[in-house]
Amino acid sequence: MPSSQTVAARKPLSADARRSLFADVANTPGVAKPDPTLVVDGVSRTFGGLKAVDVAHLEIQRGCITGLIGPNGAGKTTLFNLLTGFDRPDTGTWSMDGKSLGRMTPHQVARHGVVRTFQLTKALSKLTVLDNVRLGATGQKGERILNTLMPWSWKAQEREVTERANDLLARFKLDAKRDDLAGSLSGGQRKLLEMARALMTDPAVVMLDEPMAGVNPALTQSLLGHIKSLRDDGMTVVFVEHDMDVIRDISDWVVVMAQGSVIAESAPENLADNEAVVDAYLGSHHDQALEFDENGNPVGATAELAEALEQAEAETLEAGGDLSDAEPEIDLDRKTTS
Ligand SMILES: Nc1ncnc2c1ncn2[C@@H]1O[C@H](COP(=O)(O)OP(=O)(O)OP(=O)(O)O)[C@@H](O)[C@H]1O
Repeated sequence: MPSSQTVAARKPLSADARRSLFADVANTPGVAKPDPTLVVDGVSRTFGGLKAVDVAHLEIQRGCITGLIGPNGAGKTTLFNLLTGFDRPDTGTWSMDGKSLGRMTPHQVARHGVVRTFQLTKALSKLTVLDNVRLGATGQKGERILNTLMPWSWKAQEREVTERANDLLARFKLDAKRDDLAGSLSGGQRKLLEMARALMTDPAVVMLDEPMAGVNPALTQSLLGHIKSLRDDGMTVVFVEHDMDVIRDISDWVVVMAQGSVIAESAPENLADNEAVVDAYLGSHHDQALEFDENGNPVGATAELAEALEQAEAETLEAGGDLSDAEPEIDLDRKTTS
């Protein structure tokens, strides 16, 4: 069940310790970290003619929250799929604490301590909430033929799995719903359910793909608290998120992807100063200096540009278009597509 990395073996880092870890890390794509747990080298994945992922080198710092951002189609989900065994790369290697994870199934990757959640939650709606969480346990003895000959061992394992699932449901405040069908949960509760299921293997690294998407604002703060609590337990968290306020609130370090590659890395408070990041988000639609306030939010003409881009993208999507095709045409005066 639990991976080889147990909770006891993990050492939570204080906010000061995390800050000082990154104090001397340069804002360079692929930069080395003081104590990396995941290390990615030369990982690429092509769909047809499109290079969805092309990551030369990436290190993820242990015990910290790394935010992974980038425009739609940047390759974030594909990278998650590759690193967790849900997809196979064309090239590349990656490892956790020196142990190669390439060519492993998702189940094997989870046993080595790396789990992920999905952008669209994968709850099985016709199973109870408790059973959905129980399904997160890997390598149950009951799965093995030999153990059908030793039902006592299997039953003890069953009890252990149920106990852990109940503990996790309590942690995520879903215990009152344990016997309800997962299909009856709200979007936000399903996200919590997925996190609970992912934690069944007691992972060292948790990769969350847009954990806030589709979550109502009332649950957002509690979800953020839960993600921070993973770090407080000494886990390493990598999460994809589009909301910059969320990124700034909880990330210790931010990795920016565009067109499959890592184009920038930085502490969250320095993101707005990074030209590569601004370019990736606003494309070539700026012929004036971009302006941001002290919190990194766009102001004045820059805010209008960002709003116009968002609107143009929404219209492209509404019309059935693909945002990876081309940059939308923006008429800044009308703030709409032309
Ligand atoms: N199975 C697939 N077949 C073909 N193309 C794919 C497939 N999966 C992803 N792609 C393409 O690869 C590129 C990267 O997609 P990916 O979903 O990884 O981006 P993303 O950064 O996660 O985007 P988003 O923020 O919109 O979720 C996109 O152009 C996408 O259309």
